[in-house]
Amino acid sequence: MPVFLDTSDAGFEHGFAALLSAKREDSPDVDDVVAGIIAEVRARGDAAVCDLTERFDRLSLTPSELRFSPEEIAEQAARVPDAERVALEQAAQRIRAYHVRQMPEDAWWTDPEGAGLGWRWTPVSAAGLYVPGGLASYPSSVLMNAVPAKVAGVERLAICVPTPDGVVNPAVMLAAQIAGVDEVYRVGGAQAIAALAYGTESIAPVDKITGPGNAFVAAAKRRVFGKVGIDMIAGPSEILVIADSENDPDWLALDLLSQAEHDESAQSILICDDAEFGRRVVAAVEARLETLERRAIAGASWRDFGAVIVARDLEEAAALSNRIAPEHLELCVAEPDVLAAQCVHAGAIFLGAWTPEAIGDYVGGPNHVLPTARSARFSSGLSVLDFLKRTTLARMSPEALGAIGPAAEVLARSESLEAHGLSVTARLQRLNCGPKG
Ligand SMILES: NC(=O)c1ccc[n+]([C@@H]2O[C@H](COP(=O)([O-])OP(=O)(O)OC[C@H]3O[C@@H](n4cnc5c(N)ncnc54)[C@H](O)[C@@H]3O)[C@@H](O)[C@H]2O)c1
Ligand SMILES: N[C@H](CO)Cc1c[nH]c[nH+]1
Ligand SMILES: [Zn+2]
Repeated sequence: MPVFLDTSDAGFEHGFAALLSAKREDSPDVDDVVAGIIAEVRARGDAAVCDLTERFDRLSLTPSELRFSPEEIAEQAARVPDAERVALEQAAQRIRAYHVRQMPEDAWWTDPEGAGLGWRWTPVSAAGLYVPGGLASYPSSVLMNAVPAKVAGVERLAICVPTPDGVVNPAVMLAAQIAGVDEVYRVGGAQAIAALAYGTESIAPVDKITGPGNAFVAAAKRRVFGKVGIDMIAGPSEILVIADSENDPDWLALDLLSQAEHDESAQSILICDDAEFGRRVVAAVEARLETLERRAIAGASWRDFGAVIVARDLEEAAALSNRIAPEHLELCVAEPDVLAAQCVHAGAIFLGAWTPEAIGDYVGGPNHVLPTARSARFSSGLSVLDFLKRTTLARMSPEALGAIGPAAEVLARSESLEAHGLSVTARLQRLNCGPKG
């Protein structure tokens, strides 16, 4: 049974604090294992990647087999049934149309002192895109990673995707083809992240690693940050549904289970304003769990991390949601826009009972790679910006240097950085002595 909390109970704060601090990932055990894996890959390159793939994915490979050949990709992609191909193309088109709008503008202006100032956006040269493949397979995550990278103009896109027991999902290959990915490696987990960050004999290093994954992938991304850029921590999935009692409990049960079925470490929470309605949703979840194909995973997630919270009203529900900072927030209420304005810490918001979160996972347009484990307090879902860097630009005319240089000289002196000041002084002296250089 999930925890059932009521904000009017005396022990509520205690129970809510326990819910917020429940350890779903990031355990010292996982981090120790990941540190060892990264060290092995750094020391032994391809040989370590092959050994680890055999150990964790039960797949024996030689270094030359790590990368899918173009022929294998084409052969796999050709197996995808038409309906799936059409759906993937529609998804890609909608994701592209959404992300094109995120492309930021360069800027350039001349200020009153005559200084030319601005900035320019340029893409990273190579991106490593992690596509999970342990408990489920994610063609949709290929599109969510690769389409924004392409829109940003990244030159080289390399995917790492585990293929446990050597089983390949043809739709993953088709999605890679549709998105224009350059390289696909059958490597997963922390070893994939280490290979992308540090490089091996067969996997060239990248500049930025993006994409979701389980606790091992998330821990590895944390550890390689600095050597490469990362997007965020996108770990086990989460959903928070705020619902009034006008909803169909079965719809909400399915929405909660849609994220619980990703992983035993996933988390699904309902906040409602009526205890009796909350109990009806719990009953609906139990009924659906009996027939769901992935009931073992979804049931464990619901039992260990699921929660129902009864709030006094929707305003209180929004305040609790802000403290949770969920990856996905569904607002199944009469006026979702009004409530959304109060919900300021969430990766993605789904407005109204007709917007199941699953639409966002596949075809809505916004990205489904989103911050988890309360990191929506300070980070955002994957976007075109994750694949871009901003370089600032400045150009002084002699007049502009004359106007602002003296202040730089003063500040350099106050920091005792003599050469800094002299680099300005030398130019100002030339300026004061006649012909400009
Ligand atoms: N937040 C998001 O945006 C988002 C999007 C999609 C999926 N997800 C989440 O991504 C996760 C995908 O997880 P998954 O397991 O299906 O695939 P995965 O590819 O992330 O993990 C599989 C890999 O984990 C490694 N691994 C497994 N057990 C290990 C162990 N004991 N020691 C060392 N390494 C081990 C293996 O190398 C394996 O290849 C789920 O939690 C899902 O909820 C999140
Ligand atoms: N809900 C996941 C993000 O947490 C994304 C996904 C892909 N496929 C299905 N769901
Ligand atoms: Zn999902």
